[in-house]
Amino acid sequence: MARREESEDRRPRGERNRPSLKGWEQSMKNVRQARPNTEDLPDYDQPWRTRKAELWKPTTVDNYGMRQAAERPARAKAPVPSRTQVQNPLSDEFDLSSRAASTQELATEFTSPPLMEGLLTSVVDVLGPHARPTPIQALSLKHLCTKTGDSGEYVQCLLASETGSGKSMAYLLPMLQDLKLSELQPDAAPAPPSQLQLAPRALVLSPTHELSRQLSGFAKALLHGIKLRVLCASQANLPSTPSRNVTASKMSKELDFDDLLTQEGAQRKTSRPVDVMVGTPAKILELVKGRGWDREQPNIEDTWDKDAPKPRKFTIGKPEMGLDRVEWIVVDEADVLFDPDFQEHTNMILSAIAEARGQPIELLDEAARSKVGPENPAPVNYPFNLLLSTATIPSALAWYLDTYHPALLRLASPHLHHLPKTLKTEYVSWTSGNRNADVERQLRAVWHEETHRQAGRRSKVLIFCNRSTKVEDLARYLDAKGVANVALTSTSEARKWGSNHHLDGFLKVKDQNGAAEASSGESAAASGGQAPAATAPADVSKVPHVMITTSLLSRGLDFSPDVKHVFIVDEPRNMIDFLHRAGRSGRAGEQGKVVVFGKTKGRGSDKTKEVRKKVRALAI
Ligand SMILES: Nc1ncnc2c1ncn2[C@@H]1O[C@H](COP(=O)(O)OP(=O)(O)OP(=O)(O)O)[C@@H](O)[C@H]1O
Repeated sequence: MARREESEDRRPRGERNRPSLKGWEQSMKNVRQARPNTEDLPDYDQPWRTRKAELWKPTTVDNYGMRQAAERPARAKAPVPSRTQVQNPLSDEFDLSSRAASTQELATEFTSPPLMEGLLTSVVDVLGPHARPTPIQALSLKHLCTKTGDSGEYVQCLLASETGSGKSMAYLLPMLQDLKLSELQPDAAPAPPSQLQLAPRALVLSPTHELSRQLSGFAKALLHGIKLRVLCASQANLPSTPSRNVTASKMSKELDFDDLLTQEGAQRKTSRPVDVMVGTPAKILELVKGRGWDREQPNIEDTWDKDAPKPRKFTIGKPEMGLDRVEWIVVDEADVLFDPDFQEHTNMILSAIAEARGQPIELLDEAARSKVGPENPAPVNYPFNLLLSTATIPSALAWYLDTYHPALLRLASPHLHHLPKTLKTEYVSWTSGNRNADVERQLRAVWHEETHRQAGRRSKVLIFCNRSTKVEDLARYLDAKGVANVALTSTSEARKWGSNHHLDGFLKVKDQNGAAEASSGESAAASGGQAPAATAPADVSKVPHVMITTSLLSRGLDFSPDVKHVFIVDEPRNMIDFLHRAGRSGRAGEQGKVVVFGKTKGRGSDKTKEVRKKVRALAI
């Protein structure tokens, strides 16, 4: 056999030890034939696995190197660039195999149909008469809003697009429309009476209560025309002490308006139950399983000191929300809610709904779980509509979806995994002195420039640090220098109340010039209740123009159009984090700037250079 091979190799004897190029040539020919035209790329709404198989891999160095060698065998020793030289610096964090759905033949206006009249009116009220659908909204209108309410098939879909591109509306519109349509079906059977007072038909899960509040407010604004009801399951609507377990009644009092008098003085009795519940997975589980369900009871027998006071057992609250009527579930910030920290709670809710709807999901045991993967998927088919929304698809989420939801419809915008086009990046080098002073100098430079450009208006600045201690340190420094600010960490007192007043004070209050004014909440406190003169630019020593936080507020929150600048003071832990932090500005087509601080010279500057390289790749 060896002799036969030898005789077939017709190259000169000295060349025979080199690998034959025949194989390469043939494989490259195959690859070229297999490569589809870019116009022919399949729609993104096909199942991912099929799409992946159909797509030709992007030209990597390896492929390029092969072709060069194959075409010019005489230059076999020509240097082949190493993989690290041109490999996309983001490929180890993001799943870059995802491709945008075809944006051809997509709606360029919000119209009815596909939207129902009432919903269209609300969209115009919220966004203005000239608003056009963003690519992800146009995809959602095409693929999801055509569902008729009685089709009987469940939608399972991932909506992926860059930060500030309107994903909230992209998932809310099809969901709200379908809820209303199924209610309007003439032969729709009345929903079986639920045992519990709260029995929503849709759940929206989000990672923080700040985002839950903002989303429920946004959903409410869309519901005026179609009269559905939304409720936020945040701390502010729940009992604050274990002994005062009045969640459902308190909620109904506050939000069902049962006992409120109308302006005419007549008692208004609204029997409309809650249709959409928005909350964090932990809060939703608390409503479903009862307050304290996950707390471990103290083991009284284990107390070794017989005279010591016995630890008190606590009572687990009663379940207050039923899941049997849930038809839709939205997982916002899906990459967070399916990451190891949240995954258990998220999946617990999904399987609890399936069980409540009488179609329990078979859970895999440890051994079976270790065997599954994208090559050996274990599809989970939930008996409800499932929408996932995300601005980033990390490799871990891609693996999870390929394994458990291989047939998921995937809609992605062309600009996914990039910074918004309207967001500019600027780099600021630390001086060798106090870094807090560098930040203050940069803040004043921003406002100085705006004083000339914006006739006295000063925009708000959001500063991201990596640690809570750093947040507090910078806040103290800026306070001392006369820059009023709001510092927010996961343990901040302001968060415990479950409202969003700590954000409202920073963002929503404006003076007659349009500049922020302190008149309520934290702003008022910071200004000592004194409103600045209407014509003068808002005084940054009195009105907080700066919010300092960690990644806590980097997810999903919409600060537009108030926040024009984002400062990234500490090196981002990864590019996913960077994308979300930077994406709090430059939203919905507004101009914005992200200022990245770093060391540009000497020891430690390598890290900054690496960050720059990656940020450049994001900005393409
Ligand atoms: N079609 C549109 N035209 C103009 N503005 C829009 C449009 N759709 C949404 N917006 C506005 O864009 C802003 C950002 O929307 P949204 O918060 O839904 O973005 P997102 O994609 O969910 O961002 P993130 O990834 O950060 O969560 C909001 O203020 C919203 O009102």
